[in-house]
Formats: sequence, structure tokens, C-alpha cells
Amino acid sequence: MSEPTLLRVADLALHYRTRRGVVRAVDGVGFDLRRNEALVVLGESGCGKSSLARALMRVLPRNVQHTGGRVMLGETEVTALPDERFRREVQWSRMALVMQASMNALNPVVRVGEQVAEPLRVLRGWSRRRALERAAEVFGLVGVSTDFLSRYPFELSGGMRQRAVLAMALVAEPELVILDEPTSALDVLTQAGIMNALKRIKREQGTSFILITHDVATSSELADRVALMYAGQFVEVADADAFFSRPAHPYSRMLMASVPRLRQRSRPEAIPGQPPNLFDPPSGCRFAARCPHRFARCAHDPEAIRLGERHRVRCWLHDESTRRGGA
Ligand SMILES: Nc1ncnc2c1ncn2[C@@H]1O[C@H](COP(=O)(O)OP(=O)(O)OP(=O)(O)O)[C@@H](O)[C@H]1O
Repeated sequence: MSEPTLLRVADLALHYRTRRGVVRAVDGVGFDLRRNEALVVLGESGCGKSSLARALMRVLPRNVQHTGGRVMLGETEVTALPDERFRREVQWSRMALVMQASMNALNPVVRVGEQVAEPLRVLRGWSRRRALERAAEVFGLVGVSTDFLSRYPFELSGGMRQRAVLAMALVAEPELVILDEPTSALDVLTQAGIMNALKRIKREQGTSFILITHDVATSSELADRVALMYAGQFVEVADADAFFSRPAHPYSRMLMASVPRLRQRSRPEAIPGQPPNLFDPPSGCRFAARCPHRFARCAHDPEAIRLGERHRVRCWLHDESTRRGGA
């Protein structure tokens, strides 16, 4: 039996105000996530992945011009909560974020265990001792010896610091953890160790994850679902098996062909051209300028077309009338 839905996101938007105009970094993103499910969000640099995480967690810079959409976490309409209630009832306790490069943001003069325990002291009012006991438990979960609880960040390797940051995100037992490029600054063995820890946590704790990355190979092991983001939008969302074996969007197919593989004789293919400018994205399909299959209909914004029960693709090629030859 499938798990119940944990997160429903509809029409999520985050636009920034800049001197050059408005940047539409997240522009109408929608998806569902079940409990105990991991969604990997893939996409080229600058397509809006970190902004998506910020919008979900309300970690917003000052120059926000517009936020929009609806986010439901279980039965809670998160987007309807005032900031203060969101911070008290959702941030860290139900939804936690490990931001890009956050392992470098640990406080250098506070022992690691104290930092990991802090959300429990602030959010739940736990005593120092009780919070440290829970921190020790979570250290075990993420594969860090409890000896490190009393160390300072500079005494830990990069991999250990990243695990400590992960422990901090997990300490209050959130239902959902969002990880933004959690392993990109680390060597491959350390990356693999952290991905294994995530898999174990998912299995043992039933946590849901949104893992943001541009690293297709590393992320594929954890993924139950995959979303491919392009120019502020999700162009395809599917079960991982379907995405990796039968990608439907031309951009997904080109992305998969660009991933280097062991034993592959031919060179991986680069995707020609550049993503569109997010100041003034084109009015039709945003990938059309780079797409070898573009046709007249691509001048209109494609809808999210349903290919299977949980497979959506934003491409006119998959529309019934195109397939019948009526485009
Ligand atoms: N505070 C901001 N003000 C203005 N523009 C911003 C701001 N933050 C991000 N952007 C722009 O929004 C777009 C999306 O950025 P974002 O960091 O979300 O992309 P990303 O896919 O996470 O990229 P990367 O993989 O390089 O981190 C980019 O064009 C970026 O320059």
C-alpha cells in the first residue's frame, strides 16, 4: 500500500527585485510528495533550485518582489500561517532545511553538540542535558561518533561537519528534510557515505526528503521521485525508475545523455545553447530555443501533461492531439 501524501505544492512562485528588473526564480512549481519518499530535484545551475528550497522554508532574502502559491504539509496549510507561527510550529520541527554550504556556517566558537541540540532547547524548551542526549542519539544516526559532541567545528573534517549539520536538521524529528547540494563540496567517498546515511535514515525513521542537486549519478540512489527543473519551472516529474529509464521531456533526455557513464565509448553529449534569462522568460515553452523537436505549438506555454498516474511532463510532444498528428 502506498504511503499517504505529506506535501502538496501548487503554483509556487518566488520572484526577486533587482536593479535590472524582476527575476522569476521559481515560477509556478507544483508537485506532491508522500511520506517516506525522496524527491530529487535536478537542474542546471541558476534554474531556481535553491530558490525553491527558500520558498518552501520561508528563508527569504530582503529583495523578494513576490511569493505565491499554496503549500500543504499534511493537513496544515503552511502558506496561510503567519511568519511567527510558521517559525514556531513548522520550521525545524516539521520541515528542516540543510542549506547549501551550511557546513561552513556552524558557529566556530560553540561546541558541535551544543549547536545540534539548540533547536530542541529553543523550540521545545528542553533542558541542556536532555537536548544533548537527543543530539548524541542523532549523531549515531548520521554516523558520527559521540566523542565529537564536545568538539569545535574546526576539529571536524568537511564530511563530519556536513553530518553534524544533517544531525541538526534531524534532531527535532521533522517529517520533511530539504537538502540543498548536501555533498557537492565533498570528495566522492565522503559523498557516498553521506548518501548511505540518508538512505538509512529514510528507512529507519520514515523521513521524507527533497534533495536538490545537479549531480544525477549520486542522487539516483536515494531517489524515489525525480523532478527536473528548467528556468524556474518543473518540466518533468516522475518516479525515479521511469525518469531514468524513459525520460519523456526532450530536456530530460538530453540531460540523461549528458551524464558520463563508465564503459561508455562515445563522449557524453553537451546540451547546446543557454537557459533563458529569468528576467524575461519566453512566453511559450522555455526550452524551445534549445529543443531539437520544437514545432509551432511550442510558442504556447505547455501544460503539465499526464503520462502515467504520477508522471507529468510539460511538453506539447506528449499532448494527445500532437500524437494524433493534429498539432
Ligand atoms: N537574492 C537574489 N536576488 C536576485 N536574484 C537572485 C537572488 N537569489 C538568486 N537569484 C537568481 O535567481 C536565479 C535562480 O537562482 P538559484 O540560486 O535559486 O538557482 P540554483 O538552481 O539553485 O543555482 P545553483 O545550482 O548555481 O545554486 C538565478 O538567476 C540567480 O541569479
